[in-house]
Amino acid sequence: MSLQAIRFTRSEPYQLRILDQLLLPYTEKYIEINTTVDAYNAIKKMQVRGAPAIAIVGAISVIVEVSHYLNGKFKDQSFYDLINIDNFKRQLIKRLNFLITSRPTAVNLSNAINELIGIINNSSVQSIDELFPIIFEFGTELYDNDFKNNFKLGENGKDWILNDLRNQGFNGDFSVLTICNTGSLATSGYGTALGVVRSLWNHSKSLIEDNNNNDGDDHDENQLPPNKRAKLDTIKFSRVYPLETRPYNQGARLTAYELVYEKIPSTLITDSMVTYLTSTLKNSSSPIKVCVVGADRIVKNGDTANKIGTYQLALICKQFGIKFLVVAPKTTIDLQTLNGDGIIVEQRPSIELQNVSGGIINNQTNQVIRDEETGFAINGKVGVAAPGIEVWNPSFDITPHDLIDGIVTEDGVIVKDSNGEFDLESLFK
Ligand SMILES: CSC[C@H]1O[C@H](OP(=O)(O)O)[C@H](O)[C@@H]1O
Repeated sequence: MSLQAIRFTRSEPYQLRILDQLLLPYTEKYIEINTTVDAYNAIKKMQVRGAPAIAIVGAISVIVEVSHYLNGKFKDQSFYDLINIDNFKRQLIKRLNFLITSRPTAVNLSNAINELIGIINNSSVQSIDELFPIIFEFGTELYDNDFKNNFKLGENGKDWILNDLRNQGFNGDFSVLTICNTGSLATSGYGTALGVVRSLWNHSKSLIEDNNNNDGDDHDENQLPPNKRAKLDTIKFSRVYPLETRPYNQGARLTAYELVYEKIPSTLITDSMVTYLTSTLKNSSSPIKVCVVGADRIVKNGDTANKIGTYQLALICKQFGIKFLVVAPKTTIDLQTLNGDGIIVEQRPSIELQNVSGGIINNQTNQVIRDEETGFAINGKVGVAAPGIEVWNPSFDITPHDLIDGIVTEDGVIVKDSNGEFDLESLFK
């Protein structure tokens, strides 16, 4: 199993490969990205998806395209003028503006590519050879910063959740809800909201270890020094419930794949089970106490675009007094857009709701059927909607900021002020 959505060879000959997520969880197949048009197509089809991941693939596809071009790798070299640097910049920027249109809602891609366009426009280089290192540094820095920030996101979210539960006077095990895929398959690694789950699980494992080590002691917790008593903290994450996330099933296909890989206790549910599960677990030994979700665009007042189904998840959390956290790097924040009304929500093709894709199952064994030579799963599609029915298929919805308890970033967790407002500008001062 591989959890590396993006593989980039950083020395000549540069190679960008992405894990084709449309084939997961049954087949791990990497496909090469050699141009910005390859990147556009892979992002549009959602072979690679997840707001941070598509920005990284977009930025690195520019490195590979320009490098291949300089080395004469393309049969048709007509799309660039190798002689005149101004012409070259103009042609490159035209291709970058096309790349941005692949998925309009996730701001990470447009933030990254527009920043790169600004750098190209403002550079005073007089040759493509001088421009290439600038493009290379931008793409690799975006990739490396994302990974570094994701671990901070995970730890910041974990600490906030444990402190909040402690302040509520909660004790014991708790469970977590999450939607879509926000893990290693949506980023450079570790993840955003699923990164918080990873950090919570690592914390739980350390508690279990400590408690096992202490089990031999005959101790009265109150006799223990405070630092030792903290070790016996009884607030412990015990299970995550990922939603399958119709219609593209990023939860069932991708998040479940990551959770099984990392052996994190998890139970897959359908999107329609959230309310009944939450009420059923309310007085259980591990009630649901927090929901962590990713983001595709967080605008100035904190309204957040995320996978379709997030808004109703936030409403359910409000109803049950469950904390609702948006987890995202600062590259997902759009201060230019004032509120959710200004967000363009991507409409996906109807067939993505009318059909379900996956590995063909052998009815006798209930196992996926595999090609004997390649071992790859035989994939297929089944229709699940009545022919002729009209379809509405928005890829995202907008959760109003008043339903959001906190926005977890690499620089800390932002909560609302006494007026119920988020001050996201403070993150950039
Ligand atoms: C850290 S991924 C952020 C965000 O992107 C996903 O959308 P998609 O699978 O359509 O690319 C989902 O909304 C995640 O929460």
